[in-house]
Amino acid sequence: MTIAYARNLWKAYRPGEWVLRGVELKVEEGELVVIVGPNGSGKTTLLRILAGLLRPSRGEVRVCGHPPWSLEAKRCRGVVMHHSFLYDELTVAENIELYARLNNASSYVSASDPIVEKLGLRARLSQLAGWLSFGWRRRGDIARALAHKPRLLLIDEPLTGLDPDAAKTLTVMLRGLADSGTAIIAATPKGEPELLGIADKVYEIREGKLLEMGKR
Ligand SMILES: Nc1ncnc2c1ncn2[C@@H]1O[C@H](COP(=O)(O)OP(=O)(O)OP(=O)(O)O)[C@@H](O)[C@H]1O
Repeated sequence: MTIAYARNLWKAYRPGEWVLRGVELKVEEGELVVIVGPNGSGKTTLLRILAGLLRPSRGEVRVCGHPPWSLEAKRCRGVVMHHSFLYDELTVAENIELYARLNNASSYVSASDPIVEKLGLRARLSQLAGWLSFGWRRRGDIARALAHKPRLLLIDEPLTGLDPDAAKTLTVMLRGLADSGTAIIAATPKGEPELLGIADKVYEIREGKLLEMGKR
């Protein structure tokens, strides 16, 4: 089943200055897609459109069959961007629960959930988010994005700021999530081999278009 698609998607922030020029993308359930491109190539712009944070200039885009800015799409997707969405004054566990409730999830990621275990977060659940180091905050953000068990995870630069062990743990976890049915779109400027190694499909973003580089 198709979880996310974009058809002939165009985006300019200023008239005539096109960042995306006819992007075509289709992501199926359980598919892990990595988008590689240099700084400023439009990766975050594309993720922000799929995340419902930005409207496209032209073209068609759907998340779980709905426009990305709709409530249905919001509940269907988890988002991890450059900046953290955690509330500093809440603990990691409270942040997770809050986001799950905001998304009206009937069940959410609890302390005993394998996701918490896999992210190594169990010992940090009662810590205030504002006290976390960058790498731990990043893991907290990932747990928060997965709190309502979304069908689509959008993640910008997943490995940035993580130490090698945490990067390895995260790639294994992302592959496991995809294998259990979650569609994942990850963007990276670096094309880290460990991330490319777990991808079902790799795209390069070049001159505002997605070019398929390889399939598993
Ligand atoms: N809010 C904005 N207003 C105007 N221009 C913007 C805005 N956001 C991004 N841009 C421009 O759009 C282009 C693509 O930016 P984007 O952040 O999508 O690239 P990126 O591939 O994610 O880069 P990075 O790897 O540095 O995060 C850049 O030229 C950038 O300057």
